[in-house]
Amino acid sequence: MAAPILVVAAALVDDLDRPARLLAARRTRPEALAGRWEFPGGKVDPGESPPEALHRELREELGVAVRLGREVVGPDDGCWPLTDRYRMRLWLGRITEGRPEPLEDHDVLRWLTRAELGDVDWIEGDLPIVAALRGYFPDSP
Ligand SMILES: Nc1nc2c([nH]c(=O)n2[C@H]2C[C@H](O)[C@@H](COP(=O)(O)OP(=O)(O)OP(=O)(O)O)O2)c(=O)[nH]1
Repeated sequence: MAAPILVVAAALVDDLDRPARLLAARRTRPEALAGRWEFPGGKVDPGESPPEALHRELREELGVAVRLGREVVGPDDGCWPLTDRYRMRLWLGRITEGRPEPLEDHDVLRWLTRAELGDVDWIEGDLPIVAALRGYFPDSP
């Protein structure tokens, strides 16, 4: 089987140390994923480092510049398995320039509190990541 393709994404939060809100984005394509929610990001292009790819994707998709924080390390060599084809690395991030807009690939963005994390229909593979991120929100049940 071919090696899985690396996707990079950001858990954009309002505060890297004490997050109260996380940005979720609703996909418009492909049809199988349209309407499902995800972390903004995308595939790493040849010659790009994962953080370079992530900065590019966030600029293209949301029109923002970000400061990346710590990596949310997954169970599979640091990656989060998504499907047979894709695995993902994910970093916390805080917007430093711009106001996020659904410029491409998404039609709605939502800032979710910890209590609201389960209110959107996340892509299946993202559910373990969402569960892990709950632990990053301080002082909440
Ligand atoms: N960006 C992102 N992709 C995810 C997440 N969860 C998940 O299963 N995926 C899947 C959906 C896609 O099949 C794949 C990433 O592809 P993508 O469509 O975001 O990548 P891209 O922007 O480079 O796409 P393209 O230009 O090549 O069409 O990973 C997630 O949280 N964020």
